[in-house]
Amino acid sequence: MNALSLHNIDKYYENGAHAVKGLNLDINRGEFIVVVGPSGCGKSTTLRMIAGFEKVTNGEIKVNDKFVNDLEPMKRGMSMVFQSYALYPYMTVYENIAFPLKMRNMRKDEIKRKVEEAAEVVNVTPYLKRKPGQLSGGQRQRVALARAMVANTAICLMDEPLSNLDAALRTGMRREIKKLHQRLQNTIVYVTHDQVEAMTLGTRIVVMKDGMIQQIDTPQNIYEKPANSFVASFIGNPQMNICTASVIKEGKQVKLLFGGEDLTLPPQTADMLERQNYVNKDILIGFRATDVLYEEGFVAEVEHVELLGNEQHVKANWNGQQVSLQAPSSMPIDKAVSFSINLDKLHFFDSDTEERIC
Ligand SMILES: Nc1ncnc2c1ncn2[C@@H]1O[C@H](COP(=O)(O)OP(=O)(O)OP(=O)(O)O)[C@@H](O)[C@H]1O
Repeated sequence: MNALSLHNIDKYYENGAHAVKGLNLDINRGEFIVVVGPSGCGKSTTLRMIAGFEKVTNGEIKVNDKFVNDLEPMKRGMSMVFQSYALYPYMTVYENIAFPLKMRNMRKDEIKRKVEEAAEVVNVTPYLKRKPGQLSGGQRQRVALARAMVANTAICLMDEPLSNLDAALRTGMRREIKKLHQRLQNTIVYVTHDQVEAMTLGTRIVVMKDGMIQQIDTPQNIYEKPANSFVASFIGNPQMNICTASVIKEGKQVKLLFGGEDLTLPPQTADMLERQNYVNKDILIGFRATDVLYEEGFVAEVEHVELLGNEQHVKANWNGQQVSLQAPSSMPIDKAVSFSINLDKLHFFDSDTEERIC
């Protein structure tokens, strides 16, 4: 039985915007699902439909196999953390966190214990007597997290809950959310545009673009086997380099014509490309900035270097295509950089459909 399932979901807003298109997603109990994608791809709309704040135009939402499309938000047994906090302004921080427990008529001493414990985890203990208006954005966001935490619902929905925190706090809170999930084993659906959050938090990641799911998979598979060139370039920092190349055959050997050179491919890859009729065709190849070797090979003109402590990110122009390379900061980088690509780490995509070949 799925904790939550979405089948053939479509959402049209009144202005005609088709925000979510034919979305299918089955979530098991205890999963931490991160929905990630660029601005406007339909992440928040999806979450709001699950919560019941937004009506579904077509399709079915089920919780534990029960149809909930027509159930009001309060009756869906979910808690939600919004980017905009949604705290009650006239209540103190303590009362805000305690609210879901009060609604369940929990004993006062039990409420106190749970509120104090949650406040400690998210670091808002000194502010329990204040009103939300007397807190910074980051503090309010942490209160909202504490409230969702104590509610301890079977399903918790989070919409960019860390967006107002500074980098250090965000890392700390990420760790807390993960620990909390491991302890409570509840089902979380978490929306973000931040691929680092997606990679570090999700047991599975859902990548969306233009209202459609591009891939649902574990963080590792999304990174290592992106389903198409969009996922490949969206996940990972620096972005994966995507370039055009041609597949050719010389004698019995299938090769890649690329950057003015022909490269011999690993036998399995060569077989796969030939079997799928890519010989004499253009394809897209992808390689990560980390999958290059700095040795005699291609030569690219350096455009920009960003030093990040122990590594440096290099943007370079290579035959008119911009490529990102990552190198140890100890490596001297001047006007040009010579590199070769680790051919075992190449990704291949169809140049028309942009779908993964291998
Ligand atoms: N109330 C609304 N009325 C009309 N169109 C809307 C409404 N809310 C969102 N949209 C449109 O629906 C699409 C999806 O929006 P949504 O907020 O779900 O995206 P998102 O991925 O969450 O973006 P962001 O990361 O910027 O929050 C966008 O094109 C947006 O302009």
